[in-house]
Amino acid sequence: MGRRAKNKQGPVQPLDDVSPKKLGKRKAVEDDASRPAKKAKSKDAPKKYRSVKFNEDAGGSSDGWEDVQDGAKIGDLDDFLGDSDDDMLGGPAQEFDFGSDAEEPEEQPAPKLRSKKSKQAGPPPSKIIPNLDSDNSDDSDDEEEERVTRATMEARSRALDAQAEADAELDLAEMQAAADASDDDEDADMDDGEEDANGDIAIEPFHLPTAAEREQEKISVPDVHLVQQRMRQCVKVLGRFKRLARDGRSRSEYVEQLISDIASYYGYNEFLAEKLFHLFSVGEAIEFFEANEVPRPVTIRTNTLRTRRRDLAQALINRGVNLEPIGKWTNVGLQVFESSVPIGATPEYLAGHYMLQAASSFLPVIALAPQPNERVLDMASAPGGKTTHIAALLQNTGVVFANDANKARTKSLTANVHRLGCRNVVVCSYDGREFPKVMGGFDRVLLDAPCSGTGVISKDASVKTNKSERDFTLLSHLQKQLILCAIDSVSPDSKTGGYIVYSTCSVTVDENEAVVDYALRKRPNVHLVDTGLEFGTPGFTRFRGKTFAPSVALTRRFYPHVHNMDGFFVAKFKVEKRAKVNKKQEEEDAGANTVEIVLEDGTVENQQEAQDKAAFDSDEDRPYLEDAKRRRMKAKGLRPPPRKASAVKAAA
Ligand SMILES: C[S@@+](CC[C@H](N)C(=O)[O-])C[C@H]1O[C@@H](n2cnc3c(N)ncnc32)[C@H](O)[C@@H]1O
Repeated sequence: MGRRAKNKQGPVQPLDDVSPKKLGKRKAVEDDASRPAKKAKSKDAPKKYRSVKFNEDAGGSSDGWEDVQDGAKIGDLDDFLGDSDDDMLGGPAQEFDFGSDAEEPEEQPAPKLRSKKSKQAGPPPSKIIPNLDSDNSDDSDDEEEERVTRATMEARSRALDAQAEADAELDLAEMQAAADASDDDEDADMDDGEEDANGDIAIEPFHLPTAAEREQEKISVPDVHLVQQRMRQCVKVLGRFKRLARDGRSRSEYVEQLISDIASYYGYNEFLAEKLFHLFSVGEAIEFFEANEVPRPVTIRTNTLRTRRRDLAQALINRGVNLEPIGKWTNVGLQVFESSVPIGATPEYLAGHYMLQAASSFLPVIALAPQPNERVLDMASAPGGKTTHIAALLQNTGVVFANDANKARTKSLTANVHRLGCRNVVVCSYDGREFPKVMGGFDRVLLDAPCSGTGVISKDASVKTNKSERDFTLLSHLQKQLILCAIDSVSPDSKTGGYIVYSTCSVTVDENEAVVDYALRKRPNVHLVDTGLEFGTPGFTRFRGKTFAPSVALTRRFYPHVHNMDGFFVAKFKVEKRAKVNKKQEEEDAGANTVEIVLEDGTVENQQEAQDKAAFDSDEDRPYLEDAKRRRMKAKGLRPPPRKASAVKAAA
């Protein structure tokens, strides 16, 4: 467990498109008084959270939502002024109205991120659930001021408490500031001990440990303050390397030291710390690791098969739950700030009026955009957060095949399907790689793939230490196999669909862009399309020496430190008709044993090539397929044959 592991909590952050006008002064007061979440960190700070029990039906990693901050909001439905229909949902417009159009929501406030530098191209990402320092309060609104009630006073007092707490905790924010400053001015003429442009005292003389010193440190009790200070210094040096680097040490030596310190400070194994570190610029990496120490907001999804969001909100408010609609991008989500009742055991919960679900879990279903009467496959569906969302968007028409290889997990899936009143769901339990042999011809397929969970570390800290290089290799192979099967299960003849959505709650490139790129290479009849999601940063098209198809930029990444959601990845593919044999070409090539295939987009490929592409990488994948077969046999009580040499090699 790292030094930071006990420092889990930060202030719950409200939703960014709920403007002060929409919330009334209550909201404005809070925004005014609150501080950036990033500063609200200290190892010694007291927790200000209330334990809330809930059922395990959140998507992906389902635990970790136990703590709900004592927020500052006293919910009242009248505070929900205005609401937007969500076109992206692609389903029926919900009968839902939180108020008049008179008060148009203000422009979404710009996110206040300390580090804007990202390795990815494109416009800076917007924080969907912003920090409390979002400057959307309207202090000059005297009329509103007069409407301060007892409730708002309470809210103000709590917000001030939160601020005091935040003020006392500066911690690694300094480090981020250092990185930001360096981003702004890499070549600033600044020597050690001098003041920089911000008036901050620059780095003190800093000695990077030698290899021998590092070895010595490894066997002695770690000095947390030393590690923290050295991280700060390394960040600073890496920001102004030419100026500040010492003793002829290389940049990679500083990076190596920083990663090693990040690993020990936050409690990661060095392999994972390095893997995650390289996804970001230095400053942003620190933000990411910090965000993983803070729980994400508690959110619920209204089950529109049973109720309307407005009615659900009112019912929960009556029970003492403080909540607000999530941003404009969803018309079914509610963010829970505080609850005096266990949010996973209210009568409304038991009656299936809502699902406890991370906001990020809404995204793949929004991208999938199922249409009424369609036939949909949810290939890895337990415990059913996304299945039940799909069923609701289908308005209980059509059919959803909810599959999960893990039979035990289908119990909770079935329970959720019943609780939420989904009458169009068939639960089944196959290895996803057996599709489409089991059944095919779907209008849409969701593959919410099994993954490493590096996007949900704030919920499951065990990921920090229990993932090895081999895990990522195996997962990436499984994901590649599953995605091809998902693609092959979709009917290119679908009148209304023909789409696959691939998602993971992981941020690693191996599990995301690399899988998508593999699918594009193996299945020339699919192409990536826009996810339809309004936010998220584009997927990598190049990463550490690997190059992916340019269209991979259409995929979307979501980060805890940027969007205040679990780390997540979403890609959407369109499947075209696979091939028509070009008869003319066939005749011309007669005897040459080559048949060319014309794809719908007009490109031509050799049939043998197409078949090769359609198969798994035989050499690469065979050992894993054999391994899976052995496991299946063992599970059935059969004795598998001895391993082949290739499988032994791969296992090694
Ligand atoms: C990320 S979870 C799915 C979460 C689910 N979509 C939801 O929203 O509630 C991944 C699931 O994949 C299942 N799984 C793992 N390997 C599989 C395979 N080969 N075929 C099908 N499902 C698999 C796991 O049992 C797990 O339930």
